[in-house]
Amino acid sequence: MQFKQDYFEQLEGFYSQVYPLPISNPHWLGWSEDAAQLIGLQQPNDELLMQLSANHAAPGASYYAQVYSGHQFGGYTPRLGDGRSIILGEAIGPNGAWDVALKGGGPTPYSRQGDGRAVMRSAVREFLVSEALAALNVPTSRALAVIGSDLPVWRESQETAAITVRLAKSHIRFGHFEYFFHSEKGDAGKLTQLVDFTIKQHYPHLSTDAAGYKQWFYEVVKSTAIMIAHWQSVGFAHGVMNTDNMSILGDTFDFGPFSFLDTFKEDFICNHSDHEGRYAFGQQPGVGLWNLKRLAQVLTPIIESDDLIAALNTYQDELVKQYLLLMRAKLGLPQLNISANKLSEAEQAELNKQDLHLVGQLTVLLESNQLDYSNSLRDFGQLDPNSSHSVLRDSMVDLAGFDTWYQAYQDRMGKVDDVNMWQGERNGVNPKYILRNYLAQEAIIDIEENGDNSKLLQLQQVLSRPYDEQPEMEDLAKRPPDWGQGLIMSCSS
Ligand SMILES: Nc1ncnc2c1ncn2[C@@H]1O[C@H](COP(=O)(O)OP(=O)(O)OP(=O)(O)O)[C@@H](O)[C@H]1O
Ligand SMILES: [Mg+2]
Repeated sequence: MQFKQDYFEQLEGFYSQVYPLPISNPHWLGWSEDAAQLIGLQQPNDELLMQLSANHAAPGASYYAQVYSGHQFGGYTPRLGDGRSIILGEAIGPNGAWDVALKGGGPTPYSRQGDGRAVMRSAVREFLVSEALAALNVPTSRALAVIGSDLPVWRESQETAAITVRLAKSHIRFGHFEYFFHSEKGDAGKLTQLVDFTIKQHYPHLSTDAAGYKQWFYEVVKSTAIMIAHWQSVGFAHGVMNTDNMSILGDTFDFGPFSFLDTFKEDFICNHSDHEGRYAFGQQPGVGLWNLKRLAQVLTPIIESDDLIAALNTYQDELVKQYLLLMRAKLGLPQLNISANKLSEAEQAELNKQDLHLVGQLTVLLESNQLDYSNSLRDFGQLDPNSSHSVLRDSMVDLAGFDTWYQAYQDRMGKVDDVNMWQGERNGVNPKYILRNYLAQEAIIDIEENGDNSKLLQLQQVLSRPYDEQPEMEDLAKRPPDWGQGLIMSCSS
């Protein structure tokens, strides 16, 4: 790994330098070749294992933990910071640099009561889902590797520690800006320094002046909206959308009790401790905006309130636009191509409304018929939209409801010329394989009980090609068995 140290060198006072503590008997549990390529690595090797398990120093690394705060479940915590994630620096890759962090690398000045560690089950889940989301084209932080150990850690019972090696284009969160707004008591110097750094590193097309700041916030709103549209389209519930878990770049970040939907349920709550359903699946778009508002509030020293509000007002349209783009592709509905169709703005708005309704009615049907979200969408790859008989109908209980929906769908579709091609396109956007909680759980149990990571490796392989038919892996595309239905993960990690 070849590092540069921009954050470390340019943002003194925005972190604490801290060395990770080794984990004993380190071993690779998982390694992502795709992620490795991002930073110019190929195969894992023993020396790298020693470095990433903190047993050897990594040449060129400057180990540090960043300081930030954040709104957690609606309440403001004035100081959080990396309590268990230690950053080595920005590793230079063929297409840009990626922060390399050891999540679970040991205590830091921000650990509060925590031990600075991550348990194997949570490290494995983060590893698997980072790479699975990337394969689904969802903007996300990545995971280079997950490293197991025999270091005991205590949660509800004794478990073993592991480290996820996280790659992120940036670790800057909404919470960073909140921290430097509140802690500096009206002095905008550090806040401005952080915004300038963010813009220079990640928005090089923007200037670091009033016009640039304003444009930057529009882009933050947009990338957040796009990220959440992706979540809704693939049925991903994040579970802990606190502002300290919102990346400033709109990448999915911090994987705890997350879950993909099995059976579609708008109100699905994946987080054990989220008693009120604040972060329920269907709440995510609204929470994204709420979080952006917290960010806007602390940017008032450098961006006019009217501009911040105007940018926030674009959020819903951006989200709907992206969601419709993704869902039209999934259902095979024609995209609106303004120049080709010569649609007026009013006609476009009307079509958007109708299509959103069509998608909404489908999810209502999936929910009332208790159908699996991903598998139902995958069925579109076998649908002949020209035929009055639909394969989707076979799994419905409410046939009348479905027939009404299908009629509206066919009316909107018109005639499809090349059904084979149309079906192929559907299979290219509706995954056959997703990281279902029960699958991750089976892989974890095999490691826990037998020290065997082969299920993890198999799952990782399958999920790296989520749209491909992989006939020998058919079982991994099935709905969960009874024990794995609606599995809710413990919050301890
Ligand atoms: N075991 C732990 N030891 C020390 N600090 C912890 C531990 N677990 C969580 N924290 C800290 O508590 C806060 C909230 O935790 P949260 O679960 O959102 O983040 P995380 O999963 O630890 O890390 P990240 O957000 O970097 O992915 C963060 O400041 C985090 O560093
Ligand atoms: Mg976090």
